[in-house]
Amino acid sequence: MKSPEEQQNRSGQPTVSVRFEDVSKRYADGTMGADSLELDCPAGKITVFVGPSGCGKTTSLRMINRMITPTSGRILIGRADVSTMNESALRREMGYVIQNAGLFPHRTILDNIATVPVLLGTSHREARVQALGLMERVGLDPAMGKRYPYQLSGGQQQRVGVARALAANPPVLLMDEPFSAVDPVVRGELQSELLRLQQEIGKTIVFVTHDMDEAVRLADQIVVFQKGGTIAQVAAPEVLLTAPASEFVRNFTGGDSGVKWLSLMPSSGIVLSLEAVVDVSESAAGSPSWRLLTDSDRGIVGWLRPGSSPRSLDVIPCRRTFTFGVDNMRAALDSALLSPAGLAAAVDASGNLLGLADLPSLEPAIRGQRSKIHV
Ligand SMILES: Nc1ncnc2c1ncn2[C@@H]1O[C@H](COP(=O)(O)OP(=O)(O)OP(=O)(O)O)[C@@H](O)[C@H]1O
Repeated sequence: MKSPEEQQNRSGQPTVSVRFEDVSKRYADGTMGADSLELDCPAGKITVFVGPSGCGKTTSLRMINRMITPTSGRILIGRADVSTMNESALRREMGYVIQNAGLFPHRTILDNIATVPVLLGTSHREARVQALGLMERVGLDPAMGKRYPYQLSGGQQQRVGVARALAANPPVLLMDEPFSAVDPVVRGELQSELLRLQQEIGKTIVFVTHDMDEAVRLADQIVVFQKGGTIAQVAAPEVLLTAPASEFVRNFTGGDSGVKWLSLMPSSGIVLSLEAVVDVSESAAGSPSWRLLTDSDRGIVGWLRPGSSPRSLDVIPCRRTFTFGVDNMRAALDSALLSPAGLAAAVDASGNLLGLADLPSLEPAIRGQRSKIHV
């Protein structure tokens, strides 16, 4: 039997926990970046660090991959003490994603993704083949592999950043505000994509953000930091919102905001309909209302304008979908509000359409969950 520090994810790969044992970091000027941290980031789960600026989130994250050396205490990856690992073991164990992706500007996308495997001894050819597969996995067209970073949008660059961090198939993924530099719509898409990907890869993810909504949406466990590099509370999102350990946590997490609760409600209770869906191969005439046009595999083409026939391909892009049962009610509501039809588009893990839901039909699903909140 495996110890709690070393488990297997759904793909049968080993996953490891990240443990802080009485870890402190005192900078040269005496500032405490982290103070006596005791923390367990469970294997195969997403742990999100939140807290006001300067409270030690980045310091704590960077001590995991030794970009910052603790003054005292130790950090364990599974059973291995990080301070004793050599360079290649660190690279193999941990992927790192940062804001603005931090890609090498003079390398193609494929070579950016292939960087770590090549450093670890994989041939260029083999690493590029793997990189193509990873591009697909993070939702990028492999044809972009020959481009350079400046030829990609901010959101696409972030996806490359994630692919690069996953390239050596590390059990641990460290993400420091990875989605902060993109607009809110793209940010929502990247969050959905990460949740979808995590269902497949089941990595141990440690994620830093300033955004409480992002934390609630992504986290299995949230760590709230406070001034001086100490931890105010560690809890699952719903516990944090229902039972904040202090006034500071209540104010910081916004547990008294009704809208936040939407992020805790699963989307699986929504009743879907295919009524306003039309296939490109249909020779139907125009309809007075918006419809969602799909290809024959239920891939989304876009919102078909009222009055246009399916074959005209007179569409505007479907800006936001939600992954049914994976994304929360807030993502479903976003999807409906951002659609010209006022309809939320539910997709499966492959991004194919499952069905649509209008705003009134979201309400019963929200009502059904409301009673669970008032514990
Ligand atoms: N090299 C350094 N020398 C001295 N103090 C530092 C150094 N790096 C960080 N600090 C201080 O340590 C504290 C924690 O910084 P850290 O960057 O970890 O906070 P953070 O929570 O990630 O902040 P933000 O949300 O603004 O990114 C801050 O007071 C910061 O000013």
